[in-house]
Amino acid sequence: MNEARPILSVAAMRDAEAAAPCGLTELMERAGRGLAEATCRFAGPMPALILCGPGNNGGDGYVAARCLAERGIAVRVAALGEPTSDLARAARQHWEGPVERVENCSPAPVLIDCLFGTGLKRGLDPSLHERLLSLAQESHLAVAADLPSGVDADSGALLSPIPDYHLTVAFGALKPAHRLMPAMTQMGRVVVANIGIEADRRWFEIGTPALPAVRPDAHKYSRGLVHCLAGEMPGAMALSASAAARSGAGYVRVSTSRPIAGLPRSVVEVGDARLDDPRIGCILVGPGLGHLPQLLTLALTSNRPKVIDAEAISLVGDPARLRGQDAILTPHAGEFERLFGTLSGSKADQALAAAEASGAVIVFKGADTLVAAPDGRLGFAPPAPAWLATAGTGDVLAGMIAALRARGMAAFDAACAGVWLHGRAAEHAGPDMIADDLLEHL
Ligand SMILES: NC(=O)C1=CN([C@@H]2O[C@H](COP(=O)(O)OP(=O)(O)OC[C@H]3O[C@@H](n4cnc5c(N)ncnc54)[C@H](O)[C@@H]3O)[C@@H](O)[C@H]2O)[C@@H](O)CC1
Ligand SMILES: Nc1ncnc2c1ncn2[C@@H]1O[C@H](COP(=O)(O)OP(=O)(O)O)[C@@H](O)[C@H]1O
Ligand SMILES: [K+]
Repeated sequence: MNEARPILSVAAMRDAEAAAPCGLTELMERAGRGLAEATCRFAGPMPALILCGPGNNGGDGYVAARCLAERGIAVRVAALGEPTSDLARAARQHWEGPVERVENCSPAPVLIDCLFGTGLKRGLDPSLHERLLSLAQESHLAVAADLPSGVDADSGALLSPIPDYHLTVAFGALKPAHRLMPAMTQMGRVVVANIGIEADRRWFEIGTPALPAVRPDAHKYSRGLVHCLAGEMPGAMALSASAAARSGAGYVRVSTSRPIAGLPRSVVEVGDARLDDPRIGCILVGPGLGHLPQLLTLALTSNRPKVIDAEAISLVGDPARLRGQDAILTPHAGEFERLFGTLSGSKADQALAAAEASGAVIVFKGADTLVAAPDGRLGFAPPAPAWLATAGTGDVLAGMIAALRARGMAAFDAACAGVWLHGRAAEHAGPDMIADDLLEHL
């Protein structure tokens, strides 16, 4: 299993930097060196122009300039003015080359943006962001130091327009914006330069999951029984149940009032729904539910773990109804808002608030899927292909998570693993996939 990469908010990053035993000057030295190293590996020996802002992001730029020059690379520096922080002033003093003005410097094949990082307070002035866009357009490769200048590090919002970068070098740890829309799509390849800080790991990028092994003495019930409650449009549940079966559940059962086309023969259809069966590892309700709120009510009478998806989410009504339910919810933005209302803050803040209000694990889907636990853990999905935006892929995800939960994974871990596997399955399935095709790649 790959170690999950920590993700730090601006405040958490400041704390981690302040606690670093090596001190802030050495952190900046490591950040600048890491930026130079990553740029060299990516761009080779092409001439570079470094844009330095007034704060410590600019300081990193002066350090990187020195490191690139030591490597024999033709590097120029252009600044907005004199540095305003002590750390950046010191870094500036160690740069022995000339410093041009950002307003009138000429472009270079490699543009390195060290204007602003986590300290950005508002959008760049129009003349400055236009200058940044045009210098990037005239370069072959654009590299962002820590973050593209214009991005709010905590929310991923664009406070002013940014160019498309080819490489973003995050210092010490990823920040939320590296994995949140809309900023994440304009950063190119994102690498983390290790600067030796100790990072809190409650927020992290979801990594390769460790799935429970099939025990030699396994039987179908011990491998996990998923019980699905089919609704008015059973095709959706056919996708979910198939996904559950292909995600390692030992037994998948669907209660339905009429036969369902397209189910694997190994999935069992039953008429009645006995949800007090202690062998049930996870109940799944929601896909294709239609207007059958009684099925949600039925699911909520059971003490078994459950995945609540699609229409069933909107039918919950009051998040507090989910307390003590051992539930995983998988809303997209519309379903999220119908249940939780309009919450303030970033998508990360909203996901955590929803988990706290409901006591459930929340899989807040989208191009930037998040998995939030009531205890404050937050998993950010690595980027998944946009061709997942097609009908039925959410049904597949719900079935996958239900199977992993039934296999004995804890709710939060099952949700993170399902999200990760779903994204990789889509990569394998390719751009012309439909939701049904994902099943062949689970
Ligand atoms: N604090 C540390 O120990 C370290 C910080 N590092 C770097 O420092 C960065 C954060 O540095 P800072 O906190 O100094 O912040 P920044 O360098 O991101 O920018 C802050 C400065 O820009 C000004 N500013 C903000 N938004 C502006 C706007 N739209 N237009 C004009 N001026 C604006 C602020 O008033 C402040 O002077 C990180 O992203 C990272 O690159 C790294 O060197 C690692 C160590
Ligand atoms: N642009 C995108 N990039 C990556 N993943 C996406 C994108 N759009 C949607 N997805 C993913 O596709 C799935 C869609 O689920 P959902 O909205 O419930 O659709 P449906 O109800 O049709 O199954 C979710 O897992 C979501 O995270
Ligand atoms: K930057």
